[in-house]
Amino acid sequence: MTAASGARVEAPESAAGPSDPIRVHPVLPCTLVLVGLMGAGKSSIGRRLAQRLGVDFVDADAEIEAAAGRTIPEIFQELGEPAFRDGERRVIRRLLEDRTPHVLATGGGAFMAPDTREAIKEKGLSLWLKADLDTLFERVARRSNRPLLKTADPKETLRNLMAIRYPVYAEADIVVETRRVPIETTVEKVYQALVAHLNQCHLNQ
Ligand SMILES: Nc1ncnc2c1ncn2[C@@H]1O[C@H](COP(=O)(O)OP(=O)(O)OP(=O)(O)O)[C@@H](O)[C@H]1O
Ligand SMILES: O=C(O)C1=C[C@@H](O)[C@@H](O)[C@H](O)C1
Ligand SMILES: [Mg+2]
Repeated sequence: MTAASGARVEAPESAAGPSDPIRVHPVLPCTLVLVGLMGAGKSSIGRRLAQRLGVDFVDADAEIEAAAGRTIPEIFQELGEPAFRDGERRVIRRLLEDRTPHVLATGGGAFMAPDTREAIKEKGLSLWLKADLDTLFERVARRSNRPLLKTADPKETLRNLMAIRYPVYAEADIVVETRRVPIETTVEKVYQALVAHLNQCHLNQ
Protein backbone atom coordinates (compact mmCIF):
# COMPACT_ATOMS: atom_id res chain seq x y z
CA MET A 1 0.00 0.00 0.00
CA THR A 2 1.23 3.51 -0.70
CA ALA A 3 1.85 5.05 2.67
CA ALA A 4 1.21 8.59 3.70
CA SER A 5 3.30 9.53 6.67
CA GLY A 6 2.64 11.71 9.64
CA ALA A 7 3.84 12.09 13.14
CA ARG A 8 1.86 12.03 16.31
CA VAL A 9 3.15 14.22 19.08
CA GLU A 10 2.22 12.88 22.44
CA ALA A 11 2.13 15.25 25.34
CA PRO A 12 3.61 13.86 28.52
CA GLU A 13 1.06 12.58 31.01
CA SER A 14 1.98 15.11 33.66
CA ALA A 15 1.67 18.87 33.14
CA ALA A 16 4.20 19.79 30.49
CA GLY A 17 7.17 21.80 31.66
CA PRO A 18 10.15 23.01 29.68
CA SER A 19 12.24 19.92 30.44
CA ASP A 20 9.50 17.32 29.94
CA PRO A 21 10.23 14.89 27.12
CA ILE A 22 7.92 15.07 24.11
CA ARG A 23 7.54 11.68 22.47
CA VAL A 24 7.00 11.68 18.75
CA HIS A 25 6.26 8.49 16.93
CA PRO A 26 5.11 7.74 13.40
CA VAL A 27 1.45 7.26 12.65
CA LEU A 28 0.88 3.94 10.93
CA PRO A 29 -1.03 4.63 7.70
CA CYS A 30 -2.09 0.98 7.56
CA THR A 31 -1.42 -2.27 9.37
CA LEU A 32 2.24 -3.25 9.65
CA VAL A 33 2.45 -6.94 8.78
CA LEU A 34 5.48 -8.86 10.03
CA VAL A 35 6.53 -11.82 7.90
CA GLY A 36 9.39 -14.29 8.15
CA LEU A 37 10.32 -17.81 9.18
CA MET A 38 9.59 -19.49 12.48
CA GLY A 39 11.81 -17.96 15.15
CA ALA A 40 12.42 -14.74 13.21
CA GLY A 41 10.79 -12.83 16.07
CA LYS A 42 7.49 -11.76 14.51
CA SER A 43 5.60 -12.32 17.76
CA SER A 44 8.21 -11.12 20.24
CA ILE A 45 9.39 -8.11 18.22
CA GLY A 46 5.86 -7.29 17.05
CA ARG A 47 4.48 -7.03 20.58
CA ARG A 48 7.21 -4.63 21.69
CA LEU A 49 7.07 -2.59 18.50
CA ALA A 50 3.31 -2.10 18.81
CA GLN A 51 3.78 -0.83 22.34
CA ARG A 52 6.37 1.62 21.11
CA LEU A 53 4.10 2.82 18.29
CA GLY A 54 1.10 3.08 20.60
CA VAL A 55 -1.03 0.70 18.53
CA ASP A 56 -2.56 -2.73 19.10
CA PHE A 57 -0.63 -5.91 18.57
CA VAL A 58 -2.35 -8.93 17.03
CA ASP A 59 -0.80 -12.36 16.53
CA ALA A 60 -2.50 -14.22 13.68
CA ASP A 61 -1.46 -17.59 15.11
CA ALA A 62 -3.17 -16.75 18.41
CA GLU A 63 -6.29 -15.54 16.56
CA ILE A 64 -6.48 -18.81 14.64
CA GLU A 65 -6.08 -20.78 17.86
CA ALA A 66 -8.88 -18.76 19.50
CA ALA A 67 -11.19 -19.20 16.51
CA ALA A 68 -10.54 -22.96 16.38
CA GLY A 69 -10.56 -23.47 20.15
CA ARG A 70 -7.40 -25.53 19.68
CA THR A 71 -3.64 -24.97 19.78
CA ILE A 72 -1.71 -24.94 16.52
CA PRO A 73 -0.27 -28.43 17.11
CA GLU A 74 -3.83 -29.66 17.78
CA ILE A 75 -5.16 -27.98 14.63
CA PHE A 76 -2.44 -29.61 12.52
CA GLN A 77 -3.01 -32.99 14.17
CA GLU A 78 -6.81 -33.05 14.34
CA LEU A 79 -7.84 -30.96 11.30
CA GLY A 80 -4.74 -31.05 9.11
CA GLU A 81 -2.53 -28.34 7.62
CA PRO A 82 -4.99 -27.37 4.81
CA ALA A 83 -7.61 -26.46 7.45
CA PHE A 84 -5.00 -24.41 9.30
CA ARG A 85 -4.05 -22.57 6.10
CA ASP A 86 -7.68 -21.89 5.32
CA GLY A 87 -8.21 -20.40 8.79
CA GLU A 88 -5.01 -18.39 8.44
CA ARG A 89 -6.13 -16.90 5.14
CA ARG A 90 -9.54 -15.90 6.54
CA VAL A 91 -8.19 -14.52 9.81
CA ILE A 92 -5.57 -12.34 8.13
CA ARG A 93 -8.01 -10.94 5.60
CA ARG A 94 -10.49 -10.11 8.36
CA LEU A 95 -7.82 -8.38 10.44
CA LEU A 96 -6.63 -6.33 7.46
CA GLU A 97 -10.15 -5.28 6.56
CA ASP A 98 -11.80 -4.76 9.93
CA ARG A 99 -9.20 -3.49 12.38
CA THR A 100 -7.65 -0.05 12.59
CA PRO A 101 -3.93 0.04 11.73
CA HIS A 102 -2.03 -2.21 14.11
CA VAL A 103 1.05 -4.44 14.20
CA LEU A 104 0.17 -7.91 12.91
CA ALA A 105 2.49 -10.87 13.42
CA THR A 106 1.69 -13.51 10.83
CA GLY A 107 2.52 -17.19 11.01
CA GLY A 108 5.62 -18.18 9.04
CA GLY A 109 3.63 -19.64 6.13
CA ALA A 110 1.02 -16.90 5.72
CA PHE A 111 2.88 -14.72 3.20
CA MET A 112 3.47 -17.83 1.04
CA ALA A 113 -0.24 -18.07 0.16
CA PRO A 114 -0.76 -15.97 -3.01
CA ASP A 115 -4.15 -14.54 -1.99
CA THR A 116 -2.95 -13.66 1.51
CA ARG A 117 0.15 -12.04 0.02
CA GLU A 118 -2.06 -10.03 -2.36
CA ALA A 119 -4.29 -8.90 0.51
CA ILE A 120 -1.24 -7.82 2.51
CA LYS A 121 0.18 -5.91 -0.46
CA GLU A 122 -3.14 -4.20 -1.05
CA LYS A 123 -4.08 -3.29 2.50
CA GLY A 124 -0.91 -3.46 4.61
CA LEU A 125 2.73 -2.57 4.85
CA SER A 126 4.88 -5.70 5.02
CA LEU A 127 8.14 -6.10 6.89
CA TRP A 128 10.33 -9.20 6.62
CA LEU A 129 12.36 -10.11 9.69
CA LYS A 130 15.24 -11.89 7.99
CA ALA A 131 17.52 -14.15 10.00
CA ASP A 132 20.24 -16.68 9.20
CA LEU A 133 19.80 -20.40 9.74
CA ASP A 134 21.86 -20.69 12.93
CA THR A 135 20.04 -17.81 14.60
CA LEU A 136 16.64 -19.26 13.69
CA PHE A 137 17.56 -22.74 14.77
CA GLU A 138 18.88 -21.59 18.11
CA ARG A 139 15.60 -19.77 18.77
CA VAL A 140 13.14 -22.45 17.63
CA ALA A 141 15.03 -25.15 19.52
CA ARG A 142 13.78 -23.62 22.78
CA ARG A 143 10.15 -24.63 22.18
CA SER A 144 8.46 -27.63 20.59
CA ASN A 145 5.19 -26.00 19.49
CA ARG A 146 5.94 -25.85 15.76
CA PRO A 147 4.42 -28.84 13.94
CA LEU A 148 6.40 -28.26 10.73
CA LEU A 149 9.65 -28.75 12.66
CA LYS A 150 8.71 -32.12 14.13
CA THR A 151 10.96 -33.88 11.66
CA ALA A 152 14.02 -36.12 11.98
CA ASP A 153 16.28 -33.20 11.14
CA PRO A 154 14.58 -29.88 12.01
CA LYS A 155 17.62 -27.83 11.05
CA GLU A 156 17.57 -29.32 7.55
CA THR A 157 13.82 -28.65 7.41
CA LEU A 158 14.42 -25.01 8.28
CA ARG A 159 17.16 -24.84 5.63
CA ASN A 160 14.74 -26.18 3.01
CA LEU A 161 12.03 -23.75 4.08
CA MET A 162 14.52 -20.90 3.76
CA ALA A 163 15.32 -21.92 0.19
CA ILE A 164 11.63 -21.98 -0.75
CA ARG A 165 10.40 -19.00 1.22
CA TYR A 166 13.15 -16.39 1.21
CA PRO A 167 12.60 -15.37 -2.44
CA VAL A 168 8.93 -14.78 -1.58
CA TYR A 169 9.52 -13.00 1.74
CA ALA A 170 11.85 -10.73 -0.25
CA GLU A 171 8.74 -9.21 -1.85
CA ALA A 172 8.02 -7.45 1.47
CA ASP A 173 8.07 -3.65 1.47
CA ILE A 174 10.75 -3.46 4.18
CA VAL A 175 13.50 -5.95 5.06
CA VAL A 176 15.29 -5.98 8.41
CA GLU A 177 18.10 -8.41 9.18
CA THR A 178 17.99 -9.74 12.72
CA ARG A 179 20.93 -11.40 14.43
CA ARG A 180 21.90 -12.70 17.83
CA VAL A 181 21.47 -9.46 19.70
CA PRO A 182 19.14 -8.47 22.54
CA ILE A 183 15.50 -8.17 21.51
CA GLU A 184 15.40 -4.45 22.27
CA THR A 185 18.25 -3.87 19.78
CA THR A 186 16.19 -5.53 17.06
CA VAL A 187 13.08 -3.58 18.05
CA GLU A 188 15.06 -0.36 17.66
CA LYS A 189 16.37 -1.47 14.25
CA VAL A 190 12.88 -2.33 13.05
CA TYR A 191 11.50 0.94 14.38
CA GLN A 192 14.19 2.94 12.55
CA ALA A 193 13.60 1.00 9.31
CA LEU A 194 9.87 1.74 9.56
CA VAL A 195 10.45 5.45 10.17
CA ALA A 196 12.87 5.62 7.20
CA HIS A 197 10.33 3.87 4.98
CA LEU A 198 7.47 6.18 6.00
CA ASN A 199 9.66 9.25 5.51
CA GLN A 200 10.61 7.99 2.06
CA CYS A 201 6.93 7.58 1.12
CA HIS A 202 6.30 11.10 2.37
CA LEU A 203 9.16 12.53 0.28
CA ASN A 204 7.90 10.70 -2.81
CA GLN A 205 4.40 12.18 -2.58
N1 LIG B 1 16.98 -10.19 18.73
C1 LIG B 1 15.96 -11.01 18.78
N2 LIG B 1 14.95 -10.84 17.92
C2 LIG B 1 13.89 -11.68 17.94
N3 LIG B 1 13.74 -12.72 18.78
C3 LIG B 1 14.72 -12.91 19.68
C4 LIG B 1 15.86 -12.09 19.70
N4 LIG B 1 16.66 -12.54 20.66
C5 LIG B 1 16.05 -13.59 21.20
N5 LIG B 1 14.87 -13.83 20.65
C6 LIG B 1 13.95 -14.93 21.01
O1 LIG B 1 13.70 -15.70 19.85
C7 LIG B 1 12.36 -16.19 19.86
C8 LIG B 1 11.65 -15.69 18.62
O2 LIG B 1 10.44 -16.38 18.53
P1 LIG B 1 9.05 -15.77 18.06
O3 LIG B 1 8.01 -16.69 18.60
O4 LIG B 1 8.95 -14.33 18.38
O5 LIG B 1 9.20 -15.97 16.49
P2 LIG B 1 8.06 -15.97 15.40
O6 LIG B 1 8.68 -15.31 14.21
O7 LIG B 1 6.82 -15.37 15.94
O8 LIG B 1 7.87 -17.53 15.10
P3 LIG B 1 6.55 -18.34 14.59
O9 LIG B 1 6.45 -18.17 13.09
O10 LIG B 1 6.80 -19.77 14.95
O11 LIG B 1 5.35 -17.76 15.28
C9 LIG B 1 11.70 -15.68 21.14
O12 LIG B 1 11.80 -16.67 22.13
C10 LIG B 1 12.56 -14.47 21.51
O13 LIG B 1 12.58 -14.25 22.89
O1 LIG C 1 6.10 -21.44 9.07
C1 LIG C 1 4.97 -21.97 9.15
O2 LIG C 1 4.39 -22.48 8.20
C2 LIG C 1 4.27 -21.91 10.46
C3 LIG C 1 4.69 -21.00 11.40
C4 LIG C 1 4.01 -20.78 12.67
O3 LIG C 1 3.98 -19.38 12.96
C5 LIG C 1 2.57 -21.32 12.64
O4 LIG C 1 1.76 -20.50 11.85
C6 LIG C 1 2.56 -22.73 12.12
O5 LIG C 1 3.31 -23.51 13.02
C7 LIG C 1 3.13 -22.81 10.69
MG1 LIG D 1 4.85 -16.05 16.14
